[in-house]
Amino acid sequence: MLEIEGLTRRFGDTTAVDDVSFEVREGMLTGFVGGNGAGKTTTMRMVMGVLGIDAGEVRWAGRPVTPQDQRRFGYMPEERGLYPKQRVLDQLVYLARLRGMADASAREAAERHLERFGLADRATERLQALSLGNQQRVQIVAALLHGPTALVLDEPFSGLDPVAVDAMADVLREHAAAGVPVLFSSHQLDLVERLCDRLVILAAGRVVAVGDADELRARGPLRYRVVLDADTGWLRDVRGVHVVDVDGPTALVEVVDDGAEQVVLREAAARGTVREFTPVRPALADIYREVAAR
Ligand SMILES: Nc1ncnc2c1ncn2[C@@H]1O[C@H](COP(=O)(O)OP(=O)(O)OP(=O)(O)O)[C@@H](O)[C@H]1O
Repeated sequence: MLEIEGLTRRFGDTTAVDDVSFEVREGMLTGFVGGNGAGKTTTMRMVMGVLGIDAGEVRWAGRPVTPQDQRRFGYMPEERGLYPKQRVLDQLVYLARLRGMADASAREAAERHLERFGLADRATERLQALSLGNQQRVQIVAALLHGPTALVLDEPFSGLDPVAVDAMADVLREHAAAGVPVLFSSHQLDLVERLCDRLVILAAGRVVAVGDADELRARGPLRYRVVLDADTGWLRDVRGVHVVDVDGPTALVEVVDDGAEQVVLREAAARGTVREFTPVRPALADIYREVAAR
């Protein structure tokens, strides 16, 4: 398990990361979300040891992380950082060898991964000849080649087409299933919601929420969709609920006072047939907006 404990980093007067703590557990995909400048990249850089820490600690397998541990992690930095003029396969083999792989197994792993990401026929081209999306795929391969013990990926899905997004998602799931802790940042909340076992939401350098998608949704407002035979305008006069939307026989109400939904249901039944009365779970994007704005 990767443990981030009280990490803090300042740049001049700005505290970019402020006492951030969370865990990236084995077998789980942990999504790291937060608005621009929230501190995700700075946190990931500290986890990887490429940026100094002002306070706090990164722990791996129950003890302070070492550079040797970090060398075995798979990292996809925000700045990417492959060599534009070097040929794809040569570059991947070179990077894998830096991480301790023998030449033959590095080459075999690189070819296998390139095939997986649909790049087998581009292996001998220079990186700069590839589209940005394909360069991104190569970057992903570079992070995966050496059989990483943990994955720390900064926006791995950005710029990928839907086919590559699926390939990437499969690869992350496979690594998680094999027991590798996976942390990735993303602005694509729908994707995060679909993929992640756990989410860490950062705002202005601080962790504002941690949990699985259901736990986070449960923190959101409790809403009910009400569909009757007749107009639902009367709901505006029911105490303890806030009417979010009314459209003829259909309404969306938010429960403000505990148990007020029972009043709504009773009153609705007293007025005729209740066609629908269902709780509406907020989308992760709504929860995100709420916690990030606090
Ligand atoms: N090298 C640096 N020097 C000065 N300030 C920095 C540096 N790196 C980051 N910052 C500041 O730290 C804060 C957090 O930035 P960071 O890049 O970690 O956020 P982020 O969550 O990754 O944002 P984004 O989603 O836009 O990539 C920002 O205010 C940023 O301007």
